[in-house]
Amino acid sequence: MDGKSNLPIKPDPSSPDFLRHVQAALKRHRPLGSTQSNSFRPRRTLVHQPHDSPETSTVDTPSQDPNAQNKVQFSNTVPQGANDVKAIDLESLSSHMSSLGFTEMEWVEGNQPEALIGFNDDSKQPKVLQTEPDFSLRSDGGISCSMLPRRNTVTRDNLQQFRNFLSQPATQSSVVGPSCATTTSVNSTSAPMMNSTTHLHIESGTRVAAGPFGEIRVKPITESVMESANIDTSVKKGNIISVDKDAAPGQASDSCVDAELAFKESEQSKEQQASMLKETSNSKYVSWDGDKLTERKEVADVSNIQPQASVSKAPSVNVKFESSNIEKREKAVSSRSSSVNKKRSYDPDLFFKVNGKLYQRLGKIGSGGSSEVHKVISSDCKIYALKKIKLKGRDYATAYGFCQEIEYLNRLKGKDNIIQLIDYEVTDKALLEEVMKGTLSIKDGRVKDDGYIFMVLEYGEIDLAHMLSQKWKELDGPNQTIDENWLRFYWQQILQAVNTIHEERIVHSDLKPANFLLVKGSLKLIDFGIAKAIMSDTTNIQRDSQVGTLSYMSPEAFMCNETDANGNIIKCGRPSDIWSLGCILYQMVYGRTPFSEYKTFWAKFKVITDPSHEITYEPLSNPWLVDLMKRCLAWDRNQRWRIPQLLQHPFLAPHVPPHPSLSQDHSCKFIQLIAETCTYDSEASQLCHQLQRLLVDPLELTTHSLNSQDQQRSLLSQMSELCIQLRERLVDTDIK
Ligand SMILES: Nc1ncnc2c1ncn2[C@@H]1O[C@H](COP(=O)(O)OP(=O)(O)OP(=O)(O)O)[C@@H](O)[C@H]1O
Repeated sequence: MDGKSNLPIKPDPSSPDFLRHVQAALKRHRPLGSTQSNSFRPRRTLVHQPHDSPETSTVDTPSQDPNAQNKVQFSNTVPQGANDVKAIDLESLSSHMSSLGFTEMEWVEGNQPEALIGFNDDSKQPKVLQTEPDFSLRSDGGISCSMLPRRNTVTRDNLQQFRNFLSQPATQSSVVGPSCATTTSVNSTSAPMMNSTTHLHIESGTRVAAGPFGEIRVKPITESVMESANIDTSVKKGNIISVDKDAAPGQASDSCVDAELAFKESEQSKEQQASMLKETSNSKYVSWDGDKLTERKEVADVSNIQPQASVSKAPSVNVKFESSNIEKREKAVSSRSSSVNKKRSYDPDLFFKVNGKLYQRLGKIGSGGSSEVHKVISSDCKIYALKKIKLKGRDYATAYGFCQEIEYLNRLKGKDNIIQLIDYEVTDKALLEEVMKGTLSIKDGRVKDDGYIFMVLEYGEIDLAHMLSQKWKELDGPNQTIDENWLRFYWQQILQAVNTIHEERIVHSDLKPANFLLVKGSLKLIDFGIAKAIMSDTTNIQRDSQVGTLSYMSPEAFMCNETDANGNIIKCGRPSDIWSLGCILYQMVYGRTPFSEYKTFWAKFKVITDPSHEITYEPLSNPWLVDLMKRCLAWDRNQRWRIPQLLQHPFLAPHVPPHPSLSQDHSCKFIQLIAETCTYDSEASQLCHQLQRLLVDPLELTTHSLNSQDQQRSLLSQMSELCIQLRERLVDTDIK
């Protein structure tokens, strides 16, 4: 079958290069191995199910994956011809995507944000961070949106939303306006026997992608083109869409998992857990979700406690569902969606609204302990990450803490190595006001209303944790280590990012590889959710609550606010971040964190807080690397190096020996000693250097002899001036 004939309506017939662009784009974006096949293999293994759950989601499609039972899969069997259609997609799309910020790194999303299976750094236990299928931005095919005007069952509301969103008039060939890749979540309820005249029901939950040329593509229901295809895309109870396998030859069949619904269901179950926890936990408690330690005074942070719930609660799916269930589901979905739409001018399942601006959802990137993060596109076709933090039910102190992230990100605006905050909205205005004023008067009670924080952030392509695991996968043997230049390059960027916040007197407190994101080739720091500002009268901070990620937590972070042997309160300041950096470097070098062999919370706690415990460092070809790790991982926080020192460490900055004529002179030994201890401080080094020169060869600096007392006095005062400056400089750097 001629693939071109499968095209329903060419989105832009006026473009002569259109098909060529499309084909080239698909070649580029097509997954390896699928190029020669008419059968789309399962491209994405979404969710690892650690144990058989009655609610495991599977799609009963002709999968060729032997592990099919365990995974949510997208298997698209496309009959002959559909592959040709697949080749329709757009090269312009590719270049257009680049202009939207989609780079080759987008492919990484297959393992990262879209179906993010995180691994605890130590245990390598799969930790599913999110389950929402998405990212139609990979152009494997799609439905031309030009079909939409003819599909009179597309709801007017949705079309209107697209129009409003993109502020473009809809035309026969382009109902969504300008050429920008967008994806919309909608529920395809029943679209039996889809063909070129098929009516496509679009409601909340299904994905429709408005492609670069104005066409709408349904994703991931149809990763192949559904033109001329009979496809039974029915939403099943428990989030599945079935495939009409009986489709006539030459008709494409397809499948979809609506994991978003699964997520919502699991969210409900999380909320149930939360209410149970609220009843039982009115006092301070510590929770640990494998690697994340959270201490909260009052309300349990449910998402920290059961971060994997969303997956294990995903309902089991049998593709052959009873039609009554389907109908019930459809009714429920459509009535909910229409009632929501009545209240708002936009569908909250499809869009986020932040300060009056709509952002269309492209899919969930991940969820952290306290938030969920979505990939979104703005009406001017820019891609962002949108972080949504639910405040409802939290105590005010916790909500205040979350809100502070905005304050820090505002302070860090314009700093290259910090993720940039584009816009934000806190629905609880009183809370935001408190944060901005730096007061916390609403101390009691919990945030009652539907309180949310929305943050629109610069979008990061991949985090360091995933970069590292990829890097380790690339290595051949077990004894290989990551290339030193790679280490140097990223270690320096990590240091510079943390230096930026330390200079702003902010302690991050949750430094870990997952909190460094790669944006256009540079690492940027994210997640200031638990960061704390250092008060002006102290170099350290006291915490109301300890939160951190166990494998990277410093000894003092475990004991924050406790008193030490001398009765002093233990505080967490910048050295605590340095410890975390040491753990990150250790992981970059050895592929595991320093305490990875201690599996349980208590074993880790015991060993990290034990001052006599010695961390093991396997010998390395570059001994400076071991030295560097030791400088960060000194148990005594006062012994740990600060970032300016670390930036000058010989691993990054090879040592330049002092001038021989200076170092050999014994009269300079004292100054030499000082100089050696402050190589990190260029100003102090400069002063030492001048003093040494004066001592070694005073005449070098004067054209006169030193016979007159005046000249001697002048030289002495020059020396004492330098000594005073050096002394002050050393006091300053000591305070920092
Ligand atoms: N700007 C961004 N661009 C791309 N992905 C992001 C961005 N911000 C966050 N993410 C992704 O979302 C995940 C959760 O975000 P974040 O760490 O900010 O939330 P959190 O609730 O504070 O999580 P945690 O406390 O568990 O680290 C991150 O691990 C990251 O993968």
